[in-house]
Amino acid sequence: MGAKQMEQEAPALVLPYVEKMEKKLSFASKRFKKICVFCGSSSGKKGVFSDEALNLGRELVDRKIDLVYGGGSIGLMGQVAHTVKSGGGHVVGVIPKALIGPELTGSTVGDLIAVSDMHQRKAEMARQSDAFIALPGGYGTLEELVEVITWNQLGIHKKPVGLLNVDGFYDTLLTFFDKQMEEEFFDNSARSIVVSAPTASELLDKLEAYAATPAYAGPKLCWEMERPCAIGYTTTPIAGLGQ
Ligand SMILES: C/C(=C\CNc1ncnc2c1ncn2[C@@H]1O[C@H](COP(=O)(O)O)[C@@H](O)[C@H]1O)CO
Repeated sequence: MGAKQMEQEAPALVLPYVEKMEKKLSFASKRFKKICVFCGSSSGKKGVFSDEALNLGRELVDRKIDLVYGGGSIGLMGQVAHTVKSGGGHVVGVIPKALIGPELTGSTVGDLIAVSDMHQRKAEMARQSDAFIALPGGYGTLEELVEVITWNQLGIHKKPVGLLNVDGFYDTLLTFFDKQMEEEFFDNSARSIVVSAPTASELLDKLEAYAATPAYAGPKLCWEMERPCAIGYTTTPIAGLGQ
């Protein structure tokens, strides 16, 4: 290519790259500073689960959203956390002291908060976050997911809950939620606490656009997540465990 031709064609070559960079730069979330991600301590059978865990990590970094998670280094948990950390994002892990051995092999990922039990873990993760996302996982993931949905239903928080429905993993659960509503165990406003999408990018867009459910009219409930770390929490990094 001659100098003259290069001069004419270079803008056309560079423009798509510049547009892509501008899109990324303008991505920073206006709504969320920190999102809590629940996910498996295993990676699951299909590679797509890991692929989407990595995509979620990258999306969080692009949108400048910090990750709050269960503090482990194994399974999808570890994959999301490592992706955010290596992409330059901020990671906060919340782990019961008893699980440091089983769920945290090797060095910690980001800041680590050690708590006494599972309940404190969930309360602290919820208190620290502006929204929740569940990736595929096992019983632990399901338990954490349903707990934050019920906390929203009870008016303990007003933070949206997103299901990352990778490869239809959560189809049956979503159908079950619809069945519960059809059978009038809860109404449409309770059903709409949960949003879902097949990819991290679509899910984050939906969460950004989420309109809060109508104000909860029941008794005012209080939970540990509403207070700064209560007595019994260790909020400092654990001695002997580096970043
Ligand atoms: C004991 C209490 C609640 C019951 N169980 C759990 N609550 C919260 N988190 C849990 C529970 N059981 C396991 N976990 C954690 O979920 C993560 C993912 O687990 P999965 O089974 O691989 O999906 C993992 O970090 C588990 O430690 C008191 O409220």
